[in-house]
Amino acid sequence: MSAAAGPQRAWRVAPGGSLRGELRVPGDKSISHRAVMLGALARGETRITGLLEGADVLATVGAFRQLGVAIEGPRQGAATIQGAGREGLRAPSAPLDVGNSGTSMRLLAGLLAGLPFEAVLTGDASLNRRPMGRVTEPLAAMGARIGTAEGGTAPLRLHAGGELHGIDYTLPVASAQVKSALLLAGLHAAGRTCVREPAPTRDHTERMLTGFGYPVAVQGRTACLDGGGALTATAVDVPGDLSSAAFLLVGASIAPGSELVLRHVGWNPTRTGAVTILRQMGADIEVLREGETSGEPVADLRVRSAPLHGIRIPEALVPLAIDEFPALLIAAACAEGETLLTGAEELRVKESDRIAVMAEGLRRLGVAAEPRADGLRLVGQPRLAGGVRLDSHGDHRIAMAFAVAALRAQAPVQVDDCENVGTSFPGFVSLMGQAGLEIQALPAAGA
Ligand SMILES: O=C(O)C1=C[C@@H](OP(=O)(O)O)[C@@H](O)[C@H](O)C1
Ligand SMILES: C=C(OP(=O)(O)O)C(=O)O
Repeated sequence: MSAAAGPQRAWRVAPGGSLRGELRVPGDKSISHRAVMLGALARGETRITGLLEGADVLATVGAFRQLGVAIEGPRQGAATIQGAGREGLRAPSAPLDVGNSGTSMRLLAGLLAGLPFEAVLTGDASLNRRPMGRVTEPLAAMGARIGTAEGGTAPLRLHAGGELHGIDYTLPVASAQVKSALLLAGLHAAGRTCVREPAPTRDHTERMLTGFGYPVAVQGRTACLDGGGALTATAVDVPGDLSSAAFLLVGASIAPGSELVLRHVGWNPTRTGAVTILRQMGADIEVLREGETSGEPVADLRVRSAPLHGIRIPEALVPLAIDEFPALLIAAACAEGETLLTGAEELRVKESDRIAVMAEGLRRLGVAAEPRADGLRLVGQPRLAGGVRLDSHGDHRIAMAFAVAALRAQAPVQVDDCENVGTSFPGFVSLMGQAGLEIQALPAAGA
C-alpha cells in the first residue's frame, strides 16, 4: 500500500469548491501490469518509466520476484527488469498473493499455465469472490490443468505441465483480461491462438506484444498469434491513467468555476469511452495536444465546468468506459434529467458489485437511483445531500467517486473503507488537495 493512501480507513470530504490547476495523474494500471509481465518474459533488460506504483502493480512485481525475476525499483515510476525468457521463471516457494488485483490474477493464469512447476494464485476476500471460470475454462481447453475453489473462484492451483495448444476462442463476455490471458498462454502454445471479442476492449496487450517484437495479427475484433516465438526486451514509457483522470474530469465538470489541464494521459481509443459519454452529457473537454509513447496514444486534456444533462448511455461505449462508471454516475447524479445505463452487468463482478454499491450511495446523497440487473436508472439533482456517510465496500473507484460527489454536496461527506484507493491511485488525496478538494483522513471508519 502506498504511503499516500496511508493507513486511514475513512475520509471526511469538505463540500463545494472548484478544481483548478495543471496536473499529471499516476501511470496507467493496465499498461503497467503488462510492462512488468512482458519485461519478465522477454530476454534482456527492460526499462520502464511512468510505472504506476499502486498496490495492484506492486502485486504483479512481487509475483515475478517470487518467480525468480530480478526487478529493480520501482522508484519514482522507474523500474528495470532483467528478463530471462519464460524458461528463466522458477518455482515459487509460496502462493502468489496478488491482493485486490483481478488483472494480475487473470493475466498470470494465462502466462503461467503449462509451466513445468506448480504455482498457486490467490488474492484478498474481494478477489477470491470474483469469477475465474472465464479464464480457467478456455485455458483448460488449451491443455492447462488448473484447480479452482468451489464455484470456479480463486485460489487457482496451476498444476505443473500440460502441453498447451492454440485455440480459436470467441469470448462470451467483452473482457480484455480474458483476451490477454489467452494471448499470453498462446505465446507458449503449439500452433495459432485466435481470440474473437463480442465488442472491442482495451488492446494494450496486442500493442505491447508488438513493441516487444512479437507479431500479433489483428483484424477487426480478432487477435491471433503463433506460439513459440520470443520477446525482446525494450523500453516502455507508461502514460497517465485515463481511469484515474476520470475523477478529475468529472469533478471539474460538476464543480462550477473549475478548469484543469491534465498532461500526458493515455488516449487509447479503446479507453476513451468515458470522455465520449461525458461530452454527450454536455461536458467541456478539449484535447490540447496528441502524441504517442511506446505504441500508445497520449494527450493533454483541458476540462472546464459545464451544465450537464442526462443521457441514455450507448451500450457500445460500456466496455470502453468499464472502470469509469462509478465516476460517470456521479456526473449523472449532478446532471439535469434522467440517465439510463444498460448492458453493464459486468459491473456486478468488479472489486464490489458496483451497481448495488453506487445505487446505495446515490440514494444517501438524495438521488433516486434504481438498480437494474444490467445497469441503473437515475434522475440528477441540482444539489447533493451532505452530512451523509457512504460505504465504498473497499472498492477504490467507488471511494474516489463518492469523494468527488462532495463537490456538489451541501455539507461534508464521509466515505468509509478507503484503503484500497492505493491499488490504482496512490496520491489521490494529495493530488485532489492540490486541485482544490479537501479530503481529511480519519483514523478509522467509526471516527
Ligand atoms: O485488462 C485490463 O487491464 C483490465 C480490464 C478490465 O477488466 P475486464 O477484462 O474484466 O472487463 C478492467 O475492468 C480492469 O480494470 C483492467
Ligand atoms: C476492475 C478493476 O481492476 P481489476 O480487475 O484489475 O481488479 C478496476 O481497476 O476498476
